[in-house]
Amino acid sequence: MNKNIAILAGDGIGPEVTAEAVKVLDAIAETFGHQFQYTDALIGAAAINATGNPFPEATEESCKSADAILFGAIGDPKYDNDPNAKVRPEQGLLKMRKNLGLFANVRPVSSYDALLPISPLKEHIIKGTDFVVFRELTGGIYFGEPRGRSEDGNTAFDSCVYSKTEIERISHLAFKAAENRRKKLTLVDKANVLATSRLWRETVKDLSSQYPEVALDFMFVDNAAMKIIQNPKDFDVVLTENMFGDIITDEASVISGSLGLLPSASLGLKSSLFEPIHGSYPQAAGKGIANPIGAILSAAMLLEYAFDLKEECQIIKDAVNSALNIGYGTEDIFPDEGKSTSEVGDFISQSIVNQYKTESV
Ligand SMILES: NC(=O)c1ccc[n+]([C@@H]2O[C@H](COP(=O)([O-])OP(=O)(O)OC[C@H]3O[C@@H](n4cnc5c(N)ncnc54)[C@H](O)[C@@H]3O)[C@@H](O)[C@H]2O)c1
Ligand SMILES: CC(C)[C@H](C(=O)O)[C@@H](O)C(=O)O
Ligand SMILES: [Mg+2]
Repeated sequence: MNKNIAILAGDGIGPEVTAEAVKVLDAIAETFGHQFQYTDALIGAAAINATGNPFPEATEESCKSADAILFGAIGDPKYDNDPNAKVRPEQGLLKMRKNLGLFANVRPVSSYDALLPISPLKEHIIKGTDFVVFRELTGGIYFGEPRGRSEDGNTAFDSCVYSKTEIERISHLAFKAAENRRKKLTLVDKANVLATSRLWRETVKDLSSQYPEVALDFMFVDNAAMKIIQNPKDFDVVLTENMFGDIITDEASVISGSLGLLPSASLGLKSSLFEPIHGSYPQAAGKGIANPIGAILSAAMLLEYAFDLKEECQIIKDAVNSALNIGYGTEDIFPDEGKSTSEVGDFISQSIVNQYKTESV
């Protein structure tokens, strides 16, 4: 298979973790005889520094002409600490999602047996957790108009807006995923307060008749935030709007063991992008301590979702599991014997190549 992948490494630890994901893609290419060509493009603070624009046109073109996009992270304390900055790295991320039509962000959450002891949650509660969050990514309060400040500056406002069409297109994906899993879909909303949430409930309920095998239930987001860590095995597919999905998945990463472990796929009709759910973790930038597994598993999702390479995807997941099972990982998950970001990437990619060599002897 011959494919072009746009690499948007971004800021902070973005370039470090993305480099390890590319190593793993190269190991897969070598093992299976695929050709992956990479095109680097700027985004976030790195793009502002070089061009003044957090999502330059050249980057958008690279994304549109690629077969898939691998994204690291954006964000810089310079902007986090300056609330009045007119141009911000996050604008690049949001513009990219909007302009590429990436409306569905798929965030799988699972526990790892090797990491059960490091979680602050009890082993018997989290062991066997396996659910997936479908987070709407191009609507809601992140994009709604009007937004801004009153003339005197003393009032600020954001708008949460959703249309039926926006709700329907991600809901279909979530229902289909549930059909292929344990056939349970939980819509997480705040329908006791928000008009948008009531539209979500009404729309999802109407659609459910098209998916008779899927059991649909509804949960308010405050309750869900509690239930997800109290009884995570109760969840199969979670469907939710943009901001709730952002928040509950960072929370859910505690079940896996670190925010650095969680991957995601951002899907649209024409493009698909793969990104760890964490940010640029600026405190760790350049130190070689960032966990690259979220980025590596995002590359695995890229192979499955963008190129339909299911076996290759599984091989990466197995290699990650094997590394964790022998205690090989960064200091966020193995504090006493943490390996560096690149050691973990080397180990996982080498184990893929070596396994093939052994099998072909
Ligand atoms: N998709 C993105 O690009 C994205 C996502 C979230 C935050 N951000 C941006 O990142 C910057 C920092 O934000 P933040 O500190 O709230 O979130 P963050 O995700 O960068 O880090 C939060 C905490 O999670 C842990 N963590 C995150 N990634 C890790 C990794 N790979 N390995 C080990 N531990 C990891 C660390 O304990 C860290 O302190 C901000 O500018 C924010 O806007 C970007
Ligand atoms: C940086 C921020 C805009 C972004 C979001 O809220 O979507 C991030 O938290 C994420 O999860 O990708
Ligand atoms: Mg987030």
